[in-house]
Amino acid sequence: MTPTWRMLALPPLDEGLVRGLFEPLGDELEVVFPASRDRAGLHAALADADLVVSDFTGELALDAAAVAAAPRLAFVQTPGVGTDTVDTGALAAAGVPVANTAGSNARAVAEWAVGAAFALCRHLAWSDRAVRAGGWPQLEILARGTRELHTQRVGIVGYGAIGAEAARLFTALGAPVSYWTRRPRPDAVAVYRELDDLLAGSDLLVLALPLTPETRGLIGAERLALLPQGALLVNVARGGIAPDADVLAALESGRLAGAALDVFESEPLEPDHPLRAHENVLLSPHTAGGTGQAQLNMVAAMRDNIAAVLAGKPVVNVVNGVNPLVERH
Ligand SMILES: NC(=O)C1=CN([C@@H]2O[C@H](COP(=O)(O)OP(=O)(O)OC[C@H]3O[C@@H](n4cnc5c(N)ncnc54)[C@H](OP(=O)(O)O)[C@@H]3O)[C@@H](O)[C@H]2O)C=CC1
Ligand SMILES: O=C(O)C(=O)CO
Repeated sequence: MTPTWRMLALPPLDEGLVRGLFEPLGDELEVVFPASRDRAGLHAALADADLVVSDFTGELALDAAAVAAAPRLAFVQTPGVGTDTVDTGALAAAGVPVANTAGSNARAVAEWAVGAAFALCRHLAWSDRAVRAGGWPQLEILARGTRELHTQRVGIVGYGAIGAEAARLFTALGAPVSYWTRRPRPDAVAVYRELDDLLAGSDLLVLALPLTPETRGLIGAERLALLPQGALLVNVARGGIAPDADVLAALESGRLAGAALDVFESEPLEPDHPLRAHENVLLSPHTAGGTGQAQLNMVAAMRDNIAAVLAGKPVVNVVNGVNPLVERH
């Protein structure tokens, strides 16, 4: 009899859709879902799961306790690039490879960053709100200071798939672009600078890093204070890298003239969160990577990896250093 791989799907998506994506991969794949979206439901579902597609929301995060509750777990596939809702270290210790969908949404996120930068330069979100409210603030917009994007010194923090794509787009628009990342790239289209130096010379700062213990709070109050007065911030990475309270304080002090935020320390953003009320902020609900094309790329990457498991072939894009040939536990 063909052995069955039980694949636990944790994203809060329509079950019919998820079955339709994965079940055609083979009769030996059984797609299952947690009975309830809480820790008890997660642990119960993990007891006999061989494969997991993790949750992008963090609601059913695979923390160390969840990993301990999963004795058969052999492979974790994330439905995106960030792996911050998965304890990759605990999974590595348990010999479980974790793969992401590297690069699947880089173009989508980079385009969002450029669009948000244009919007900040011209106060588009503020002006839309003002006109809808019955105003006609022609002169006020000019008084607030408008900018052409090519005049802005762009600094990109993190030069992976998103950072590199954003650098190419900003460069094509004529903006001078610099970047910082742990290992400078010989093929970069932008100029490498040390982090504090980059901040001091950036009119428009774009965050494109993963959230890890080292990057949590990396762009906090002290580093935001290095930016030129009236700088702009675009965060498409993760909220914890630039803590919400520090971003708010920098907006209040005028160090930041505006911020475009797709990600927050806690998601969904609380209904009464002060960021929602700040007039110089452009907000979106963690959808920078959410284009149809990016979703197609992501689904293809996930399906290819699950198909590889079924075929006894190595998976790709393993992020935690474990052997990519998935073995039954
Ligand atoms: N808002 C959204 O919808 C989306 C957000 N994201 C977020 O953006 C992040 C980046 O995505 P992507 O560019 O595709 O990822 P990549 O893995 O391609 O790039 C990550 C970059 O961050 C750098 N980096 C990694 N760890 C550290 C560290 N500890 N300190 C400094 N630099 C570090 C890497 O540099 P080096 O190689 O030098 O270490 C690399 O340049 C994701 O992890 C995710 O959190 C991603 C997709 C969609
Ligand atoms: O791919 C990611 O990490 C995302 O944040 C997309 O939701």
